[in-house]
Amino acid sequence: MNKKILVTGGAGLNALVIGKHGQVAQALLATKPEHIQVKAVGRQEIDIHNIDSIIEAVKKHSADIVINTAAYTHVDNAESHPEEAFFLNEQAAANIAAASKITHTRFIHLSTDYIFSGEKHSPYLVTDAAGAVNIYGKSKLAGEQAVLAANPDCCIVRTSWLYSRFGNNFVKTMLKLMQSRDTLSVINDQTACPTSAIALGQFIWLLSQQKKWQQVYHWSDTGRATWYQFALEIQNLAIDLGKLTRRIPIAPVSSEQFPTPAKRPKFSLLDISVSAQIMTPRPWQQNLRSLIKTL
Ligand SMILES: NC(=O)C1=CN([C@@H]2O[C@H](COP(=O)(O)OP(=O)(O)OC[C@H]3O[C@@H](n4cnc5c(N)ncnc54)[C@H](OP(=O)(O)O)[C@@H]3O)[C@@H](O)[C@H]2O)C=CC1
Ligand SMILES: Cc1cn([C@H]2C[C@H](O)[C@@H](COP(=O)(O)OP(=O)(O)O[C@H]3O[C@@H](C)C(=O)[C@@H](O)[C@H]3O)O2)c(=O)[nH]c1=O
Repeated sequence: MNKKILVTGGAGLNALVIGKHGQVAQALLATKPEHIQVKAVGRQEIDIHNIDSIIEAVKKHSADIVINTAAYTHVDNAESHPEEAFFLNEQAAANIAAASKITHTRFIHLSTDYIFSGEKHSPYLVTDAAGAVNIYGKSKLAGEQAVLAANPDCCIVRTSWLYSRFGNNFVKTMLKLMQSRDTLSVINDQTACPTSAIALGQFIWLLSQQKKWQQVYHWSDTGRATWYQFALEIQNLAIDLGKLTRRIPIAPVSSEQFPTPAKRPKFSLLDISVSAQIMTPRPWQQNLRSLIKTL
């Protein structure tokens, strides 16, 4: 039996995080427990299109666990750059899974609520059928399938609508627009749960110390929102916390009234009941307040 699969308690655990400069990688670095050693690598240090390069990095850092956060995440641009999206989200992910299998290293791969079609009206279970409606979602779904085929012992964590002080995200976009515009229109017919990347980071570290994994987990904050409701709360909290000096009108609009290159699922709330046994999730409004306080 592979002794690394028995790693528990985190003592002496070496983690290799791929995708160093991204939002989730930065959140993982910010939430790293003291007893876990982490090496984060980006394009300069690793070529994820080359299995040997990944194996070399795993060996160099004596990694017990690899966490892949590298991805093509620009949802609208993916529509016009499908090859790049699939190259990164499917092929590179499969390479990392294959390298983890060869080196007997545990592997956590990040995925998204956008693998779902959005036709359901209740939270998506990990066992629900997928059916992405845009190229990003299709490439991430292909990535999940390729990763599981290459290493069935790995673990996929799907999450949704991430926000944090790191990278680009909806909260940062809205705060900028709220400072520079006199009005905003925001889509009110797409629903999911905004999720703190910091809370996700904490969840992933706890998951990394679990003896046994399911193949797929869902993680988000608790509650639900449309992008419009999310934007309203961002503005309310930012005014309340002294980060914005004026309130601008925000109009709720339909997806048809705010056309984007990529179609997005109308409903992609994730059922997080299994993950909630590993870590207690918090309401998204609470986590959002904590973030906005620090900006
Ligand atoms: N952001 C969100 O709202 C959500 C994200 N997810 C998933 O979470 C994961 C992490 O997302 P997030 O951190 O937000 O994404 P980001 O776009 O912030 O980060 C992705 C990272 O991937 C890196 N990367 C791209 N190509 C390569 C490459 N060839 N080699 C090494 N690194 C590369 C990028 O590097 P560089 O900075 O150099 O371009 C970037 O740092 C992804 O799997 C995403 O699908 C899931 C749900 C929601
Ligand atoms: C800027 C803006 C956006 N929108 C809408 C467009 C879109 O439907 C929605 C969110 O737009 P964004 O481009 O910020 O977010 P988007 O790229 O769709 O976010 C997604 O990213 C990927 C990586 C994921 O995996 C998903 O979980 C999700 O977080 O808000 C408005 O309605 N008004 C606006 O002024």
